[in-house]
Amino acid sequence: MAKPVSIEVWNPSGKYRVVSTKSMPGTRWINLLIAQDCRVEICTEKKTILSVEDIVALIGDKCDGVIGQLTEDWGETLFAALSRAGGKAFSNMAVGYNNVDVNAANKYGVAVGNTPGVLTETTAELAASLSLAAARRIVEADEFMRAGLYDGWLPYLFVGNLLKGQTVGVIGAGRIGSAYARMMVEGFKMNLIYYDLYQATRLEKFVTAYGAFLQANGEQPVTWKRASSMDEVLREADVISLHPVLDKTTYHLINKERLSTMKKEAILVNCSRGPVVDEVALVEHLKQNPKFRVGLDVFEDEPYMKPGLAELKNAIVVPHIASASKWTREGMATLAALNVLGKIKGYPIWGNPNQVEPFLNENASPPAASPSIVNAKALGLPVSKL
Ligand SMILES: NC(=O)C1=CN([C@@H]2O[C@H](COP(=O)(O)OP(=O)(O)OC[C@H]3O[C@@H](n4cnc5c(N)ncnc54)[C@H](O)[C@@H]3O)[C@@H](O)[C@H]2O)C=CC1
Ligand SMILES: O=C(O)C(=O)CO
Repeated sequence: MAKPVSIEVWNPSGKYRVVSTKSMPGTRWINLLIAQDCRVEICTEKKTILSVEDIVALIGDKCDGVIGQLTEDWGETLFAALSRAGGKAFSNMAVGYNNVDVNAANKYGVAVGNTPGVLTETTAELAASLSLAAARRIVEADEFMRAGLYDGWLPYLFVGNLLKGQTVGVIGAGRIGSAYARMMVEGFKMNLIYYDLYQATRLEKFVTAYGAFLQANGEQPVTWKRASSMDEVLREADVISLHPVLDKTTYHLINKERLSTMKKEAILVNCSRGPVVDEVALVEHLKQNPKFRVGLDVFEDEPYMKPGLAELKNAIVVPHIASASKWTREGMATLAALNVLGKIKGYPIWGNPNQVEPFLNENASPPAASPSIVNAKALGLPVSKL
């Protein structure tokens, strides 16, 4: 028998029981659920990552839907427990759902939601911040200053890389990868090389138009290239940012061999998922190549770092905060709640998960739809015509 898990309850008399495994930013998501007759139970346990047993206890005997987190292991055990409790809806409060076994959800007929779009620019901004911080050695310089080591301007003090005119490489030019590419091209006049399974047509058009604008103003135009292999990006780019989904095709995409093909002074940024990079190989590469720099938001064994990484001056490490802006986190909570609510109410699925703005407008009721259900097709769920 699992020990009881502490909870906070909103609208105790609500007809539908919706559980959130964590407290989430904002109150709109709670109000939207209450307005549709939900009893909302929020787990208030102090520990950061809930175990499968904790979540089974939270689900209990009757549960209509759960909002969960990317740190949780949503597999056979949890979907079976949710199904036994009468639940048909789960949403990650995240766009990435590599922590969810979608086949297991399909087996139990549970809809799986995610939260695309609302974190695109926020995550791209953090990737751009890490790129700049690495290029200009901002963290090292900050530590130097605080240690009282600064005794006057010097020609060689913290010399880094100028981004203008260099090449930015993007691996995975989806929503976030494309937004990051635009920031680096437009903001710093970098040339673009990208690799994705699909052509990023809008991104290509943007860089072409911006290049023409620069040329018309007497400046060096920026250029773009769609690489035919990932290795081409690794060989040619000066700054490389990783933005693919994590699946078996992207696990350890960056390994010892590929690191060795990159420029000795390249910058590698990872705001996707930790296991996209072989972190042990990366630590070794950073040790051997002190001018190679990385900016990491995600780690292979979160919350841990591989031995040696924390001691390296050529690594900037932050704790998975790429989506951490207030607007984004409140939006993620809203989308996750509406995914669950939509399934409970029998609403159709929103037609375009890349355009979720109507769900985020605080001054209007959200559309009667689930914003993004990743297994809608597998479950044969109807799509909204709105
Ligand atoms: N660090 C953080 O806080 C955050 C991390 N993420 C991660 O970023 C990922 C991407 O998010 P979005 O851009 O919204 O998703 P998206 O689905 O729009 O983009 C992913 C892109 O990766 C490409 N891709 C898939 N397999 C590939 C492969 N083998 N090689 C090259 N490209 C491949 C896809 O074609 C797609 O264009 C999420 O799945 C999540 O894991 C997302 C938000 C915040
Ligand atoms: O949405 C995601 O995938 C995240 O990593 C949240 O930061």
